[in-house]
Amino acid sequence: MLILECSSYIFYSATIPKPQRIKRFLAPIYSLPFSTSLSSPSPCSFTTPAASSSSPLLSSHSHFSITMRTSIHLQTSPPHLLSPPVASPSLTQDSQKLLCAQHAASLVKPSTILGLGTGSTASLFLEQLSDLLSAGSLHSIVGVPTSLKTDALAKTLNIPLTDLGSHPVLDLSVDGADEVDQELNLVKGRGGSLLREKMVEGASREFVVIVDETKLVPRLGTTGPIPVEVIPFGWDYTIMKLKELFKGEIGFDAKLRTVWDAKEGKEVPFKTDNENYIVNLLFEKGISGDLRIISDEILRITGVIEHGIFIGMATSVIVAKKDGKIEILNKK
Ligand SMILES: O=C[C@H](O)[C@H](O)[C@H](O)COP(=O)(O)O
Repeated sequence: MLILECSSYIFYSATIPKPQRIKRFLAPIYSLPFSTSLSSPSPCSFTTPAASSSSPLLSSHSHFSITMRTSIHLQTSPPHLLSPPVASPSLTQDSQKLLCAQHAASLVKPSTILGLGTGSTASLFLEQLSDLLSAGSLHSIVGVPTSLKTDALAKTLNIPLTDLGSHPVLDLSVDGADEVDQELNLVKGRGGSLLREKMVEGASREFVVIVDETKLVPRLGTTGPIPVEVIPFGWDYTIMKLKELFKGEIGFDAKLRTVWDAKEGKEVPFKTDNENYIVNLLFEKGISGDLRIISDEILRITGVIEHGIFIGMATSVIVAKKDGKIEILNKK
């Protein structure tokens, strides 16, 4: 039997991970053509058909099983190794998201009042949390969802929920972000959930952001729009006011976010959970100037409800890197 030491970050989770999740995480790293009936409880095992195996790690009749939290046991017959383990994995973006989500879940203590973020990374965090709860490694937590989607997902995953009115001070919030700058300011809301996120995360003593390394930027607004939630009434007037505010900013534009409505056969305004619209602020080279001043100026426009710049709110950012390492950035 060969024991392939895996860095412990792969299985931070205090539980034995669910087969589907192991498969999703490992496949991109080792190119394993997992074929399987993946219904097994722990210990779970996967077999790869010898002929179709493209992994340098596996020989004929290779049998791959996961029996522990922090190590992978690779059993071969005959017991020898064909080639050394892959030295530095190049993780896909999805695997990086899972990695930081696992790390964040490992930080949650029993009896935490927890803000539950929205988006693909936050959803992975919720899954991890649910695993810990169902394994009994974590208990007595209660979550405040930051969107209708997260509310629905948390219910599916049996995560107990509460609301801001009942818990106006939260211990911790965990959420993804679209961009993170060097001061840990964020852009959020490209998925449309910025208002509830800002309320819940602003009410948290600690706000931990989980991102893959593509989210780190030198300046906010460089990889995409900065969303602004506006009331539908007079939305085109509000856009005019936003354009006035950024007049002279080279390459600036402000556009209503729309989605395709198959029923209507046309683009219609995207609606937030609060039945509002989103205006995307587009900057050619990112937003420049004092973010606090800019934030106040945007919020002073009457039709604006909130924007997706989160200034000084994150207490730490967990960054998952392509090479499988985790970096923690703390607020100064
Ligand atoms: O509206 C969406 C939220 O602000 C998300 O947290 C953000 O868009 C990051 O999402 P993801 O983890 O899917 O990149």
